[in-house]
Amino acid sequence: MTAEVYYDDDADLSLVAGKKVAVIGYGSQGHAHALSLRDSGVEVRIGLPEGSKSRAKVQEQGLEVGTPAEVSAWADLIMLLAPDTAQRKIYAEDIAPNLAPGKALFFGHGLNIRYGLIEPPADIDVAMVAPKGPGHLVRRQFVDGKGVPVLVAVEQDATGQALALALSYARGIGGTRAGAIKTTFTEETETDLFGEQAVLCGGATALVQTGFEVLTEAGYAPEIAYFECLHELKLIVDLMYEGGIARMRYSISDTAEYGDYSRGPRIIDARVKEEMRKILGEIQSGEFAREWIAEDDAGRPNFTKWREEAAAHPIEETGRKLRGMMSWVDRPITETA
Ligand SMILES: NC(=O)C1=CN([C@@H]2O[C@H](COP(=O)(O)OP(=O)(O)OC[C@H]3O[C@@H](n4cnc5c(N)ncnc54)[C@H](OP(=O)(O)O)[C@@H]3O)[C@@H](O)[C@H]2O)C=CC1
Ligand SMILES: CC[C@](O)(C(C)=O)C(=O)O
Ligand SMILES: [Mg+2]
Ligand SMILES: [Mg+2]
Repeated sequence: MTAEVYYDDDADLSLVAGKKVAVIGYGSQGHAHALSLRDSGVEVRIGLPEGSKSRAKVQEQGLEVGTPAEVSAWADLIMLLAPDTAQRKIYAEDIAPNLAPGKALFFGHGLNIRYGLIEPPADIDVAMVAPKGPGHLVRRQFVDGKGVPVLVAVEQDATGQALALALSYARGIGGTRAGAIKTTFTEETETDLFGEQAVLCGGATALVQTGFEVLTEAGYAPEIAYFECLHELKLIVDLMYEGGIARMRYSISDTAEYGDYSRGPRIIDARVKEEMRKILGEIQSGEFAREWIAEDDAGRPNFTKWREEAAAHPIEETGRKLRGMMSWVDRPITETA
């Protein structure tokens, strides 16, 4: 089924411009939403704990900051852009006591609503505006007069205006310039988790590291293995990004294309597909969310161990050395905030 897509002409900016908007969090997404909404004529305040390292930046950029509870009490629309694992506590302690009928609670990702970690009262609007790109790109595109596509979803429509308000907010951050795709909290959450686990983050890093290990364990130089298994991945993904898999295959040699067709399916085979289905099942049943929340509640022992182990993988040391030879590669993340 094709999704409904909305553009600037479908979105009335005056709806969000008529609201007081609190953005909780000033990280990747928070800074982009807040600055672009302000530039679109919306009254915005940022919610951050007293000790937050981002408070000074917010003030430098001319925005008002308060505690999450203070700005939630002030606002008509609260956009929760703190880390997903922190949202339950912020909601319970700072937002819930400051809700009133007709207010709106917005999210940039559906995890806490999809898995019932946050259960808002029925008399408020609950919606999502989730850019399909990192916050720094969202802001840069807005400043350039363009936009990053967004997903919009409505979980509760207490006022009858929830979708119109979500589209208005999406317009305020440039999303409807590119297109706002209508979805549900369930579809966004489940596909986002599946994509990052099976393909984009989990799948891709395991593929890269395993390829590097096979080559180096067979005696090939780590520098050569790094180029073949990690560095050149960007060239291939850029081609797919620009013109799909067919464009990538058009640009590579026939030798590579033949190896792609004849060997690729031996790597990503029926067993891998079955495992992907299992991973999707764990997401759909809530098993993954329960596991992740329990891990976070326990102080993240596995997460910390895996992060340390991954940082010590030989591919990282090889990469540091090689990126030092390529001045254009090791750039800091573009700061637009
Ligand atoms: N990153 C991305 O590209 C995307 C993210 N999203 C979603 O957007 C949301 C925000 O993610 P992201 O922008 O990556 O988050 P970041 O980790 O970049 O930023 C989180 C912000 O929240 C602040 N924060 C931490 N704890 C609290 C608290 N208790 N109360 C208030 N603020 C707090 C942090 O403060 P401090 O500055 O002091 O650290 C920081 O400013 C998530 O729901 C995520 O899933 C959706 C699409 C893409
Ligand atoms: C791919 C990772 C992501 O889902 C994203 C940037 O969209 C995330 O949660 O960070
Ligand atoms: Mg994502
Ligand atoms: Mg995600």
